[in-house]
Amino acid sequence: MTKQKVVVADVSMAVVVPPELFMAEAKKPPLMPGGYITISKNKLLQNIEINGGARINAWVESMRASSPTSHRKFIQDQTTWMERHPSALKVFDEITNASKGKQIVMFLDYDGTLSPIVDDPDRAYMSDAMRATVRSLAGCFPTAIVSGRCRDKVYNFVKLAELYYAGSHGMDIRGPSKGSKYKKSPPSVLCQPASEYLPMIDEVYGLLLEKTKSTPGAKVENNKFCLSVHFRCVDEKKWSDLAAQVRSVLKDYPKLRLTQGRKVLEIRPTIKWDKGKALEFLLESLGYANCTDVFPIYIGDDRTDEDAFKVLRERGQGFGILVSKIPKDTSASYSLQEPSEVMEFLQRLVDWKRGFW
Ligand SMILES: O=P(O)(O)OC[C@H]1O[C@H](O[C@H]2O[C@H](CO)[C@@H](O)[C@H](O)[C@H]2O)[C@H](O)[C@@H](O)[C@@H]1O
Repeated sequence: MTKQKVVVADVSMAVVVPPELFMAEAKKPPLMPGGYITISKNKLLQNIEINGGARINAWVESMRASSPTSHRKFIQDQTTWMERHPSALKVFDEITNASKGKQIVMFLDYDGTLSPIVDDPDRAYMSDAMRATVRSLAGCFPTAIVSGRCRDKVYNFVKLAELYYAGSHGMDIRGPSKGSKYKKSPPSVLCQPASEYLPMIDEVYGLLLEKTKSTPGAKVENNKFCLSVHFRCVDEKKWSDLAAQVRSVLKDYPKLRLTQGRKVLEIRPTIKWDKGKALEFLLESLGYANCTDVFPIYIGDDRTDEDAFKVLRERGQGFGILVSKIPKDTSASYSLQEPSEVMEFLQRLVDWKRGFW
């Protein structure tokens, strides 16, 4: 069988992928000199997601076939990418100038954005310094946390009552529980578009716990309206077993879909709701639905954040900032490398608003 060479642009790896993995793509990527296709890991994974039954095994196979790409090629990719997605710290004045006369509204992802990625999802703490910065930020601008985690869990990490929280990838939204300048009324659940799925999610959670217990390191997390199956601590040789276990459960639940985040398989309702819809809902709740003088800023590190970046591009309002050290396919305009840079950026916004910058 003919194999095509594919450079996975965001993980500094070259992988040989069976051409059938790309069958679902309307437009195949152009062939580069040397017979390579440069494709981002995101696109590769999206494609695998779209393709039929063997998709997860195919993905595992493609990862196994990986080998390091040249350092020089990686540096070139990195430089080009940084030109297209400059550091939000370097273009800070440009950003604040664009927001003049408009109401900034802040949207922050949690894992990988406010807290560093760690092996144990239950120990993904944010630092006290980050918490203090987010608290100051919320004193300056309406601020929301938008996370794949269940709302209660992310609240327990952030512990700031003056924020909006959108948990379960935006499927569970609640306003501030403490009077903020932007919301004085008592806390209320604003939106739970997937509530009818709760019994199904609980059922699948039980089945996944049972099915995956034979895979050492696998962890199933109940995020209320969605589920996460973590494979960060699973031996790579066992990834295909785990993928098969998850698929064997999901085949009986066509109303649930599978997506992928950072070393995590995410299971969620097929409803048309995502972090982008949550962003729009929150803007509406804050009274900015049809305003031209609003400037939303969304900061996130994961594929699910792309839905929100896209909404901002489509609205032509504000912008997205991707947190990443490596080039990725993204609709975000700017980049930051890691949570410590996110904190610096947020603190600068606070200082600017207070007139110190
Ligand atoms: O939308 P987010 O707030 O970014 O949530 C996405 C997932 O984040 C968590 O998993 C990720 O972070 C863990 C802790 O650093 C890490 O161990 C894991 O590998 C990452 O995928 C969370 O545990 C998941 O439930 C969320 O779906």
